[in-house]
Amino acid sequence: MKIVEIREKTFPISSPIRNAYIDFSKMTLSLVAVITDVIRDGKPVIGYGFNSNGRYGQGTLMRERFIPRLLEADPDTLNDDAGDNLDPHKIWSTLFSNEKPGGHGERSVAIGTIDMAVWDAVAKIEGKPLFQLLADRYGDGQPDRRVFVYAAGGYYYPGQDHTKLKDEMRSYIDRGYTVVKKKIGGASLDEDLRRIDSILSVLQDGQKLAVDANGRFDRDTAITYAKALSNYDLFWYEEPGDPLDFELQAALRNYYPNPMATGEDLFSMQDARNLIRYAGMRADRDWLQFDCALSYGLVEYLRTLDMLHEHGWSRTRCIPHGGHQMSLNIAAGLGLGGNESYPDLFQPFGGFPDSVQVENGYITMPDLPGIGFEGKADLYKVMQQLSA
Ligand SMILES: O=C([O-])CC(=O)C(=O)O
Ligand SMILES: [Mg+2]
Repeated sequence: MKIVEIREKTFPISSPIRNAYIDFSKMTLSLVAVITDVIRDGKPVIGYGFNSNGRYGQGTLMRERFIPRLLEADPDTLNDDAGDNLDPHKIWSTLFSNEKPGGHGERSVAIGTIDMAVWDAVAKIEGKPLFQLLADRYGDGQPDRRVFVYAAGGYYYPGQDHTKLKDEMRSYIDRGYTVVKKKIGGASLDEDLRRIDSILSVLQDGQKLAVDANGRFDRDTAITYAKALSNYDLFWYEEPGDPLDFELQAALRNYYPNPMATGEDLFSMQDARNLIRYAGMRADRDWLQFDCALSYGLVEYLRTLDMLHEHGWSRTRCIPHGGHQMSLNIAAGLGLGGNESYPDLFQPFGGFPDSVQVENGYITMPDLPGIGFEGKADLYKVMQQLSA
C-alpha cells in the first residue's frame, strides 16, 4: 500500500474580527488530502487535514519540502510492520528528516496538517472512528464518547456593543454550551470589565465565562488584569503574556489564584515541557491548550501527553485550542478534558458532524470512520473539491 498523491489548497477563513493581537481579515488555512491506493467501498481511501485558525496556510512549505519527502520515500518505510496500514510515526520521522531541532514555527503547522490527514486515512483503512483507534492503540479500548466543549467567541468587531455581545453569548447558551469565552486586552481594562459584567448578567448558575488575552500583555498589565479578574469566578484567564515568557506566567500565580490557561502557541513537546518546567503552572487547576494541528500533529501530541504524565499532570487538564474534529477524537479516545469550539466562526472547517448537538456542555461522538469529516456536509463538500 502507498500514498499516491498529496494535495494542498489554501482557503480564506477571513472575518472582520480581532483579538488583542491580530485581526482575521487575511486569515487562511491549508486543506490537505492524502490519497492512498487502498480501496474501501470501491473508492480509494483519502485522509483529510487542515490547520487551525491563528496561523496561515502552509502550501509553500508543504510543496517545497514535506510532500516531496513522503512521495520520494520507499513506501514500505512508511507502512506498519505488518504492511497493512500506514504508520503515522514512521511518516512523521520522514517528514522531520533533515530538520534541525528548536525554533518550532511554521513547519510545525505544515507537519501537523499532514499528520491529521494521515491519521484520518489510517483510521479509515482500519474501518474505525479515530477515537476508537486511539483508545485501542494507546488506551484501554474504551473511549469516552462524551466530550466537554466550550463556545469561543466574544471577539472585537466594528459596531459591537454590549447588547450584541450579550446576544452572542446567549445564543451559545441556547445551543447547549455551559462555558463561553470572550477576548480581553483589545479594549481598556475598564471597558473589558464592563463587557465581562454584561456577559455575566446573562449567565445562570452552572454557566461560566473564560477570558483570553492572546498574549498581548506585558508583565505589569498582566498583573493589573490578574488582580481585577480575581474578583470574578471565571472559568479561566488565558494567555496573558507572550507564550514563551514563562517567567511572566509564573509571576501571575502570586496574583491570580483561580484557573489559568495557555499553550496554544507552543508548537512542540519541548516547548510544552518548558512551560511545565518553568511557568509555574498548577496541575490542580490550570488548563493546557496545545493544539496538535499547529504543533507537529498527533504523533508529537502523544509525546506531549507522555511528558505531562512524567511531570505528574493529568491529561484531563488538556482542552486543546482550535475547535476541530481531530482534537475531539483525541479527547474522546485518549481522555482529555474537552475541546474548544467556535460555533459561528471559521466555517466550514470548525465544528461537529451535522448529527451532533451540544447538550449541557457536552457532545457525543458519532460512529463515523476516520476523523468524521464526512459527517459534516458543508466541510465534506469543500474536501471533495480537493480530491475530485
Ligand atoms: O483568537 C485566536 O487567535 C484564537 C484563540 O486564541 C483561541 O481560540 O483561544
Ligand atoms: Mg486563545
